[in-house]
Amino acid sequence: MPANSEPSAVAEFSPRLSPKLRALLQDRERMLGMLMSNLQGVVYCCLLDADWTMVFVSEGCRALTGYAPEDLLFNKRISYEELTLAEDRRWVRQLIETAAHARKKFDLEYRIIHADGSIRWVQESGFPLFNDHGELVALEGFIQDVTARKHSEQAARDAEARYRSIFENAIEGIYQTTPHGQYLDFNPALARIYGYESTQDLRNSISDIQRQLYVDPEKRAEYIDIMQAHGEVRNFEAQVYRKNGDIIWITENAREVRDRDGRLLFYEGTVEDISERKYYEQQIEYQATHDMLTGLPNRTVLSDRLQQAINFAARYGNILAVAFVDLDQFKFINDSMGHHVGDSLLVVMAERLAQCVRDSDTVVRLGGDEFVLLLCSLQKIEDVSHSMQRILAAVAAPCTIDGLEFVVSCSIGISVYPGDGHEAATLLKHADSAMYKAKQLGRNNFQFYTRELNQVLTERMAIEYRLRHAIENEEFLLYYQPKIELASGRICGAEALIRWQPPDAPLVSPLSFIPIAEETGQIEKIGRWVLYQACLAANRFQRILGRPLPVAVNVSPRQFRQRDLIGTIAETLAATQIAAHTLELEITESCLAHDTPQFIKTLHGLKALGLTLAIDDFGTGYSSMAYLKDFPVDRLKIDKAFVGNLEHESTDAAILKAIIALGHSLGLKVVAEGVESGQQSAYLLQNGCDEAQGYWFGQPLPETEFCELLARSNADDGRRPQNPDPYDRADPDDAGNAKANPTPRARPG
Ligand SMILES: Nc1nc2c(ncn2[C@@H]2O[C@H](COP(=O)(O)O[C@H]3[C@@H](O)[C@H](n4cnc5c(=O)[nH]c(N)nc54)O[C@@H]3COP(=O)(O)O)[C@@H](O)[C@H]2O)c(=O)[nH]1
Repeated sequence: MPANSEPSAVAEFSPRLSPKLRALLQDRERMLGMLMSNLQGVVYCCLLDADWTMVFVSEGCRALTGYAPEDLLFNKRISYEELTLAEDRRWVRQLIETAAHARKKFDLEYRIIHADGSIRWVQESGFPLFNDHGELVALEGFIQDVTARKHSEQAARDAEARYRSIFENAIEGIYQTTPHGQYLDFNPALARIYGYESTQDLRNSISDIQRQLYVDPEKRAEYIDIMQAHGEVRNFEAQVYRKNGDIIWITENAREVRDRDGRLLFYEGTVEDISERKYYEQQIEYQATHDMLTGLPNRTVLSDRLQQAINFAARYGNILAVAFVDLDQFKFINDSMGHHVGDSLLVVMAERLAQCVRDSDTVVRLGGDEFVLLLCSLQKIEDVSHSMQRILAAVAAPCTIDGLEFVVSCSIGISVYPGDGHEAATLLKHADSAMYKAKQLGRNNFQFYTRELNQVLTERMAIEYRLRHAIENEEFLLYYQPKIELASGRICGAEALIRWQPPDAPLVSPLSFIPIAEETGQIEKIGRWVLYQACLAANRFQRILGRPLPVAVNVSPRQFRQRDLIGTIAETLAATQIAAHTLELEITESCLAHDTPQFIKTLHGLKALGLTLAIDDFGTGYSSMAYLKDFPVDRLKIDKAFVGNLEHESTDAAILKAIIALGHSLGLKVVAEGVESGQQSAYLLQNGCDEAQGYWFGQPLPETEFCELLARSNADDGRRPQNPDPYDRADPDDAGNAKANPTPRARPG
């Protein structure tokens, strides 16, 4: 029963009621009282006065306010006005009174102060009560505690505010779209990423993401496919247009959002601008796949591109040409003019090569002065030749660097798919072989790969491999060929000539391995060995003859460029204890043509040591007369090509005469090489040639045999033993002269 229960109406009117009805009503009254006292809230009746004076309060008051119903009845302990939170009182009153006077129900939520001091949210619904005269007399209603609901609502609002703040202030773009590509919602960051002034600007501008946003509209279809398959997209990278038309890279992470029944509502996701990362990735990728100097694709991409080209040619039945291009004499320019000139030259050549081919072709810089061209979609082999002629001409056109004009040529080797191979590595190897042949054939030309060439190169590679251990295995020998003083017929020197005796194989001529040793750099080691052995031999020759016998050693161009050449020679002379003038160095004309400051310095350094310097093979090289004047050389060795044809070619005879005269006029001794007949010998003697060398006087011999020759000649007063003359014919240059005496008896030296 309510604590404020008054005498019940049933009791009041019971005398007038039948006992049955009275009992029924009393039962109802009891039930109502029990219901009210168990209600989660307060049923009340109050006056419309300043205190909201309660005239009836149900038992629920205790739980709601912490006060007993009788505490509130007639404001005995506290009024309801006082219970109401001060901040809410005014508007609560205003709202209730307005409703009451308007004879309307009211429904409102506000706060009260619980007896324990805590603030509780209540919800009150009520209506006004009027007397028989229609005068407003009281209010009746129900008040319940909604604090928990209010708190969860507040929590939800707080959470919403927090999420909204994150949404609004996120750096990443956040969006919701329909599956058909319309925006439902998005944050300011998204507008910012896409370059719009505001979210409204973006909303007004983009109505179809697929068409207006993605650079490649297929990307949206791809996005939808992934979404449909997995319910989400992860790290989806695409290029999109910004408002101003710029293209940026974005990455998206998104998912489907469905309702409880599984119906798709929208997609929601995030967008990040990854343009900067992409830029750096592209930079790294570019650097890994391109040559930084020329901007051409580099070796890393070659095999991929070549494989693609092979696949393409195979599918369409085309010809594919792989061209290996190597600039001629680049190293010389690079070394002599400096690397900046070399670099500029490479850039120019790279541009020229790229201009000579079609867009579908590829030009790769392998490194150094080597390039590879992949010429695709060719119909016939003549097309390759035409392209190569174009390239030769383009490369050979003069180019100006730092105000200096350079003309370089190139050597090109070509292999063709499918004839020369089906695999990338084979085609490259064969093109490289062909390029090597082009170099050997005098540069500035192109050569197609052939099977025979392959054979030659296989042998070359075998030599190269075996050469590496030839010194350690003591497989080299030195032969010595006598030099004769023509006037006296005496042996006046020897030329040391290397031979290679591999185990279980015939003797190998230096012509077969010296060029390889030169190219691979092994010549430096071999050259040191020759020098040392020749000096040791010179020592032995001196002991046999009782006087020094000059020994000539060939120095190849690469050896000559060795930085420590002078030091090596000085050490060798000291170690073998021979006088410097006993050693003669034979330098080829082509070597002299490299008249760099370093080269001239080396020549003077060698001369300062006291060595004799000879120009070998004179007449076959660049034949610049300038170096004869300026370089500190002592001898000219006329190439055997001029001597061998003496009897048949009157021009050769004339050239011989001229060279002898030229050498003498410059104060040089003149030596003729390759003298094979008495006639030649006689002609040379008649024309004042100082010395001669050749089979007529003696073949190159192993050291022991040469020592025997020396011993015999010593016994024979210094003259070499006589040879029969198999070519004893008239001098072609001087028909009036009878047979020349091939071996004039000379006085001992
Ligand atoms: N860098 C080095 N080069 C060397 C060395 N040893 C030799 N060589 C060079 O190899 C080339 C071939 O030499 P080789 O087969 O020894 O031929 C020499 C003579 O045998 C040959 N010769 C001598 N007389 C005659 C002759 O009457 N007729 C004829 N047809 N050939 C003859 O000439 C070669 C000597 O030439 P050159 O050196 O120009 O005087 C050759 O280029 C050698 O230089 C080495 O140790 N290092």
